[in-house]
Amino acid sequence: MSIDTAAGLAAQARQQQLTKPPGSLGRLETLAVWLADRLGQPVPPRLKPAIAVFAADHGVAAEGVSAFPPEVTGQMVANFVAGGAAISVLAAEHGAALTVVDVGVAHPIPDVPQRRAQLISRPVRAGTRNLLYEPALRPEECDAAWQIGAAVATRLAEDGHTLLIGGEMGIANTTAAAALVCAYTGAVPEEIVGRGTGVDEGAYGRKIAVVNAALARVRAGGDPGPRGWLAEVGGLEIAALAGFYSAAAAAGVPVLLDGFISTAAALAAMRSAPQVGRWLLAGHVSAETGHRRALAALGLVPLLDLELRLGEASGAAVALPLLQAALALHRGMATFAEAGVAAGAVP
Ligand SMILES: Cc1cc2ncn([C@H]3O[C@H](COP(=O)(O)O)[C@@H](O)[C@H]3O)c2cc1C
Ligand SMILES: O=C(O)c1cccnc1
Repeated sequence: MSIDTAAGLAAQARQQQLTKPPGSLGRLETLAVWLADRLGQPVPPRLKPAIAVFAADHGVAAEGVSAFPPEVTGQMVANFVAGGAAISVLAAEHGAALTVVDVGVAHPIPDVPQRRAQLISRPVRAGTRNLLYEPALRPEECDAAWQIGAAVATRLAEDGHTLLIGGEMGIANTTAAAALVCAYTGAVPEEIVGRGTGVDEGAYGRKIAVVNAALARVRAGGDPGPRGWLAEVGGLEIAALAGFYSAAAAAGVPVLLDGFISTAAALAAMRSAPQVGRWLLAGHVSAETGHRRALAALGLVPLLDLELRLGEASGAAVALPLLQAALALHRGMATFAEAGVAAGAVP
């Protein structure tokens, strides 16, 4: 967590003067300093968070790698917009704007009479091709999804949001994310592939075999590079998230990462442009097998471990109040001088 701006250094000095033993608020202190540094303000105001959930389908669902059918992707998009999904509830609870973006849902999205979140419809194609047999996306499709995610982040930054959270919905996307994490970290599928929505032993075995075969298929043609891997074994919502994180970093807005799939997208963004890493925080570590390894590859330590395995940005949303608390303490606590409390010996 490098702190290198004047604002960050001033925030660090302020933390030493607040009425508490230095360091006693642990990671809440380093979080406040990190945010001050990234926001360029020694004492930042309350964060104005925005959440964007990107949704798309996956051709690899045909291999029986999820416990749920692909129709659920579109049905959940309707649920996000109607206010009934976990992320709908958490966004409302924590005062975060929620935007849902269809970048490639293959099945119908049911009508929602009363919309509680904005729905942006930008399908690049009706889901990916099956990554087991062929590139999931053509490079231009992957770029189009990336650009859509980037445009959403740029708009949210322009609207004054000071923290961006990305989420995803896409049946079978833990298979695509696992393949990406293996490609970017060099880990083997057995270390990374998890149970996703809760697949049984048979589907779990198939998932590992599918990821192994997809990696072998791509590697036979040489290393395609970070964007090449994203097109070969990724997904439209994953590419959109990678673009979203890249544009947030370019706009100078901090990002709070969610779970396994979000982290795979962040790895794609950082492997494409290492400076993106400076803007990332990890909200939680998911129960999905490979998440810890993916976070470690980004050099991130998660704030929470609640054994969540949902996605949708839910883990990041649950961690959001910790960031607000860190900043409230940083802003609101009295200094030793202000409170007339004797400071300890300077170490
Ligand atoms: C009702 C429902 C709501 C969800 N919200 C997120 N996911 C999560 O599960 C999916 C990934 O798991 P897999 O690779 O096993 O399909 C993604 O859509 C992810 O966001 C959901 C899944 C379901 C079924
Ligand atoms: O960690 C995640 O993002 C996750 C894990 C399981 C299923 N869906 C998402």
